[in-house]
Amino acid sequence: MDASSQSTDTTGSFTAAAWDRIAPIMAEIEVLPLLTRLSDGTLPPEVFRHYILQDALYLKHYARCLAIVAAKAPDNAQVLRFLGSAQKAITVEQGLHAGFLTQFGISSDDVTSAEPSPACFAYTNFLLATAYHSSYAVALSAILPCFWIYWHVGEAIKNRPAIAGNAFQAWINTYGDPQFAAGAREVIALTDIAARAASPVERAQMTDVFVRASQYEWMFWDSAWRLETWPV
Ligand SMILES: Cc1ncc(C[n+]2csc(CCO)c2C)c(N)n1
Repeated sequence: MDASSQSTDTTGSFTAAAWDRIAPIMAEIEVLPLLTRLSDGTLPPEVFRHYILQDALYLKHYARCLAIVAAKAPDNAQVLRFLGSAQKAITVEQGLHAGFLTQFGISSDDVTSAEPSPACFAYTNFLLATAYHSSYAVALSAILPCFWIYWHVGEAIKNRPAIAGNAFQAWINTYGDPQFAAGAREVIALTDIAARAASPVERAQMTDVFVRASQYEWMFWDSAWRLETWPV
């Protein structure tokens, strides 16, 4: 995808530099077989089943990260913004999941009893630890790739010709939705505001956690493609 479909108003900003830093990771994400096969509707159902089940676990923790970020926010508007996101992570995203869980024969007991994969476990624990132990700015930077990368991927897939009867169309519609893009843009803008107030040391930490979270986004899809379980 070309740069013009990303937020074009961030030139010279913290987030523009951070996005540049993850260019090699984004290049790898764009060729992930899970995403190309989801896009053309040929993804094996057992792979999507693994992904969506792990994602249900991810969302449970991610919503809590958003609530922690909300608690650390510097003003009421931002507290409300992230509490709203936490609520959406539970209602909207889980609504999407509920449809898929039924479609792919996964019961709520399956979700309750599921063990997180190594990638899911590592990513959610990294996010929770960062949200709890870091400043607002650093915590915000860690949760940003979740929004931004899904926006980017949703946009890229949406721009390919739609495949009739694609079983994964609801996923594509969710992340290709202009409202989702607007939400992601807002978090990007808030991260830039936080970065301007941050010290150089804190800004370096912001970059580190942004890159780490982006690596985990790649690992999350890759691990689902490999139907990853614990090796021992
Ligand atoms: C591994 C993984 N990373 C990102 C998302 C996308 N996502 C999950 S919650 C949320 C914010 C509120 O909707 C967003 C953008 C996902 N589903 N799974």
